Amino acid sequence: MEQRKLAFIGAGNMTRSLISGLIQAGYPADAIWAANPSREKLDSLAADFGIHITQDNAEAASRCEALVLAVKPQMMAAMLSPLVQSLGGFGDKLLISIAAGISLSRLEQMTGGHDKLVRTMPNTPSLLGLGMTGLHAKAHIDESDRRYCEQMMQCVGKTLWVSEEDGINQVIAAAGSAPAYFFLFMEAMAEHAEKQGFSAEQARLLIQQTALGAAHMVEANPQLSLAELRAQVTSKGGTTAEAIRSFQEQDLNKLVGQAMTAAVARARELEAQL
Ligand SMILES: NC(=O)C1=CN([C@@H]2O[C@H](COP(=O)(O)OP(=O)(O)OC[C@H]3O[C@@H](n4cnc5c(N)ncnc54)[C@H](O)[C@@H]3O)[C@@H](O)[C@H]2O)C=CC1
Ligand SMILES: O=C(O)[C@@H]1CCC=N1
Repeated sequence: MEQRKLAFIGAGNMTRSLISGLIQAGYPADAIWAANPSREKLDSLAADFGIHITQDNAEAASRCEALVLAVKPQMMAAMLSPLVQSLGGFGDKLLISIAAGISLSRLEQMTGGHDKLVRTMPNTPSLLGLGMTGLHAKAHIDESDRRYCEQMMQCVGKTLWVSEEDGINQVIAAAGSAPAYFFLFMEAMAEHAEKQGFSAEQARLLIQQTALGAAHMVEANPQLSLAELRAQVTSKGGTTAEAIRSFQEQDLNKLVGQAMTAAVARARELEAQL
């Protein structure tokens, strides 16, 4: 892929995930910068990946052609305002936001009218090259900028463009926030398995290997629906049927739907507030 000089502004969890995936995919460390106010996270990024680091956002930004805006949504305005001032505008730089809850029009305001912007929504499995990223850009963003963002995110997993900006909020519910849903489910299973006498280590092994196997089964069998895969495990009159009946009695689908709706509502609420 094209290897533009790429700066991450904000060096937290998501930046680490993305940089790790990029380096594993062969993106040159020398082309990557990370900026953060505190030193500790930067030092560990430099030690682990050999990238350039700085505590000065303007230094990283001025050296790079593409910037990933990777601070918490609530910090975005406070981060961008001094950066716009010190650079005197972003010129021809491509700005890639990974933030939940900040619309392109708000970003345009926060960047003093810069409109070379792409909104993305990755997730933390990017750390392992197993990420899922949604992307959205307005019509004026040209093909080479779209391709660059897509290829960058494909270095760390799979991608999906959404045509409407609100689609990013739906991606948050289905992918950005979703690793946490699976972790929560695994936590609940582990807790119960431990209560039944397994050690924490044994419970984790049972659950992690099963989750991994289930995800691989889905990937390896595109011809089968999720319901068909479930049916293959569910013998008539057997044990799985009883577990599934118990979940369905509690209306698991409704619970999941409510949780995903709550994630979208929060994203929209942030978009209205920030
Ligand atoms: N954690 C996740 O699973 C995902 C997070 N995101 C988005 O990624 C963004 C970052 O999230 P995380 O990495 O989880 O947060 P984080 O809190 O781990 O990292 C944010 C970093 O920004 C730094 N920072 C704060 N103010 C700054 C400033 N003025 N200039 C430069 N750096 C500054 C903080 O010191 C911190 O290291 C958020 O906008 C979030 O919505 C998107 C997808 C998934
Ligand atoms: O919880 C959040 O707001 C961020 C966005 C998606 C995952 N983490």
